[in-house]
Amino acid sequence: MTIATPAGMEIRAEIKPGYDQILTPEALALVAKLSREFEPRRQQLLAARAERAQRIDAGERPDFLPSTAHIRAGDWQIAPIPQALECRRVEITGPVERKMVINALNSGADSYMTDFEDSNSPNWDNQITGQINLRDAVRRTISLEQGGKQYKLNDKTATLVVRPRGWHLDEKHVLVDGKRVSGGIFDFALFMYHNAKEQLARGAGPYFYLPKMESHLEARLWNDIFVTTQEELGLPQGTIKATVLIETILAAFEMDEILYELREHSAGLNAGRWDYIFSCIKKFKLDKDFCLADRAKVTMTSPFMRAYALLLLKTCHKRGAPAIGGMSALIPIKSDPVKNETAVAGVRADKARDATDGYDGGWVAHPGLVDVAMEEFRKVLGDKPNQIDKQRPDVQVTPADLLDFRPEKPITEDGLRYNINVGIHYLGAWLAGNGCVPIHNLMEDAATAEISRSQVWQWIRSPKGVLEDGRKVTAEMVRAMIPEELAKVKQVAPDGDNPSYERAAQIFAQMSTSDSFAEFLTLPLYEEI
Ligand SMILES: CC(=O)SCCNC(=O)CCNC(=O)[C@H](O)C(C)(C)COP(=O)(O)OP(=O)(O)OC[C@H]1O[C@@H](n2cnc3c(N)ncnc32)[C@H](O)[C@@H]1OP(=O)(O)O
Ligand SMILES: O=CC(=O)O
Ligand SMILES: [Mg+2]
Repeated sequence: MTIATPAGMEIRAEIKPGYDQILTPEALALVAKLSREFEPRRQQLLAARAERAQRIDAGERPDFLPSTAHIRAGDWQIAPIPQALECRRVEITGPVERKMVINALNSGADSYMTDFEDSNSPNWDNQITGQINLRDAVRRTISLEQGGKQYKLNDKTATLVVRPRGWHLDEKHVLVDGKRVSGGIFDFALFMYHNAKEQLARGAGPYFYLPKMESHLEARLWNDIFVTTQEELGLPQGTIKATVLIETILAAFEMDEILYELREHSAGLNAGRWDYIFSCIKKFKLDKDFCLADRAKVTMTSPFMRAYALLLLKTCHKRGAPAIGGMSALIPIKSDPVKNETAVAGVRADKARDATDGYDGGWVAHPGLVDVAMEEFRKVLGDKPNQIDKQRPDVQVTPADLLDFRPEKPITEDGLRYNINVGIHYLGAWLAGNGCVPIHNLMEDAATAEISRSQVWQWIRSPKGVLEDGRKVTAEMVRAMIPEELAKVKQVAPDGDNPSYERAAQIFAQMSTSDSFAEFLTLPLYEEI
């Protein structure tokens, strides 16, 4: 099938039946307009990221910005939150797959973040069928028959929030004036064109989660895109609302500024813990003093994570903004009631800590965890939709607190093998089209897998990358473990005979042992799908 594209736009992918209803001339015209207007700024901001990374590699340490001290000191609040976003005690998340979209909307959660990012493998079909699924979900016509079950929406469903791809990702199948468009702009523009008015007519609105930003200037870019899109679609300014994930160490130093940039469009901040840990490893990978312990030992109560979580909460509530907690990677374990109880207790403790600290809600990975999380927030909030009125003047967080990277020990052979195993398993699933996978009874997505592969790279290079039995982690040690872990992965993965796992092992070996550090694992992987 062929479709008409705006002048200067080229689509290098198959247009399957139904795709033409998403890739309409008007929707593509919005993609082209936003690309032409904003792509140069995206490229400048990505270049600025690379320059900053070089300075950090050379020893510079982040601090609160002197140039924006007036914003931090100023007395301002974000615009009022729409009613549909007032109560977000439990937010379920998941990829834009049809069955999961229906299950998540029906899960009993207050809101549902549907994901083109960490939990999605961004192949062409996933991106476009995802848009089809969301169009049908917004209009409540979505249904499915699968495995002898009928899926359709309940009368009451969660509020829909969409996470487009981050600034680093392109949509390689769509070119404007010969250049790839931004994945984030592509996802955002198609969703807005097809759904914003319909959502408003149904009492909600176009709501987004914005991932992986590193500075308030990146938030300003999103804000300017919102303003232009609202003009183009004839929507009142301030209609779009966006929650920013604070999931990079550099953004943690600019939380006030990010809220300020988006103040007419803000729906608060979220503590995206997994990418945050990854970002810390990535930014300080060359620092001889930086070296985190086994992945399992780095938790929300680790000193640097605790400082970040409390600063986020305090900053949001001071500005009248919701503070939303992140996700425990624990998921229900159907095969083992005892282990299941431990996993559920872990989620319960995670939500209890967030609710008690003052968070207004938190994420869950699975419908089976909605009630548990809801109960913990209800215990603290009662019937209140949120606790934005809870101020935390007692919280004082310094740059040194945010950079207090402990624990450093233990680093174990089990922890090293775990990282290699998860890395290969996740990469293999991603190449095969699945961006979120249960591995060793935990939710694994692009953010958790980034921690695994970057720890291996860093342990090889850091003088502190020493196993507790005294052996230094080396490239040779990792290379020897890779085939052993690949064999284990192939045994347990449901599609273990898929050649994508062999390829994943090759990519993992290359990425973890090469001198250069890949900025995101999804960048080289994307060229393979
Ligand atoms: C770092 C971050 O960015 S966190 C945000 C990104 N991560 C996520 O969103 C996690 C999303 N979660 C998931 O993808 C899944 O829960 C997994 C992969 C972790 C586990 O999946 P599975 O092992 O297949 O779960 P399980 O078999 O228990 O599923 C049971 C049912 O729940 C459904 N389900 C599970 N998770 C979800 C979800 N997040 N949303 C909607 N439905 C879900 C399944 O589709 C299945 O439905 P069915 O009974 O109708 O067939
Ligand atoms: O996107 C969430 C995260 O933890 O990363
Ligand atoms: Mg993330």
